[in-house]
Amino acid sequence: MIELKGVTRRFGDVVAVDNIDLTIETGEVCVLVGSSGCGKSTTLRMINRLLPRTSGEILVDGEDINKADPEALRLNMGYAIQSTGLFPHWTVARNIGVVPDLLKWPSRKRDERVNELLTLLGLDPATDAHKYPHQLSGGQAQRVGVARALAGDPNILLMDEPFGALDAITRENLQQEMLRIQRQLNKTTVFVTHDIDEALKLATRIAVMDQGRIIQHDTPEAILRRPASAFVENLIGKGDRGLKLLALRTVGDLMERYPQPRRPEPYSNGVNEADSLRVALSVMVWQNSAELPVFSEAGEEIGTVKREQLLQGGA
Ligand SMILES: Nc1ncnc2c1ncn2[C@@H]1O[C@H](COP(=O)(O)OP(=O)(O)OP(=O)(O)O)[C@@H](O)[C@H]1O
Repeated sequence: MIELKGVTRRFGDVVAVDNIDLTIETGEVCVLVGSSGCGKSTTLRMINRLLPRTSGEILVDGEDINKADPEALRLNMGYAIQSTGLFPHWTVARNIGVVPDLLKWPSRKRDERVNELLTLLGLDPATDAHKYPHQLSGGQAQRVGVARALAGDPNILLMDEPFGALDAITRENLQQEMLRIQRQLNKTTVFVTHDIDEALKLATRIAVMDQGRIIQHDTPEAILRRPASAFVENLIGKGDRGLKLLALRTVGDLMERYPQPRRPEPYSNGVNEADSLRVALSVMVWQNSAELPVFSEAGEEIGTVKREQLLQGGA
């Protein structure tokens, strides 16, 4: 658990972070969101002591971080940033292995870990491990940055716009991977973004910041349903609030299931159980259909989802 109590950070006359209180429970993904300059990165960098706070308290599992050895503290906190910060003259494997090396893991354990992470992040241990950063695409470099943050198996992940510089499709893929990794590894994560859709997708709870303050800290659903101020309402975009709510739920939540799975008709177009209700609505509009077959991950037809249900109960 991470607790910030009355934390302030000033740079000269600028109050970058203004007396914030924030509790992030173990295993939670807390996303800090807000416009440029509102204090998100400063907040994150105070948690791993890259920046000292001006006043207040930051506790990790009840211990004040100022009492911990800063190196030991950072080894337990994976840190991924937008520019990746990879060492240009080191191979991908060596870049990922940097924290295991600092932790003095035996080389075999380190190498196994590097291979495991490359696979987890959709990279190929056989071909990618020996490349240098300049031989990677932007998306691959970001993946390596995330792999490096995970390498020492830290309890805490701090991620500062780690997908910021990517095209929409790569970004979407990495978000999906992040959700999958989070389900598998259950790290306590603080994630910074200025993209509200990314925040809604990844967060268990979102902290909306404005001018150094936290103006709302709540679940994605509560932020959409009950924005605390006009600022939050603007941030979420009032007009497509309904679609954003649909994006939070899956087809599996609303579908009608058959008693037995069926073999799908050839060429039948439907949605997957894990797709969002927003995707289902989009497919219905596109195909002008009132009902869609739903498929399991294994490709069996397991039920249907109806437009009427979606309009009445989806959001
Ligand atoms: N090293 C510094 N020296 C002086 N002012 C700083 C420094 N770092 C940040 N600031 C100021 O503190 C405020 C908060 O900056 P911060 O980087 O935390 O914002 P942010 O929300 O992460 O913004 P962005 O999304 O643009 O990265 C800004 O006004 C910024 O100019």
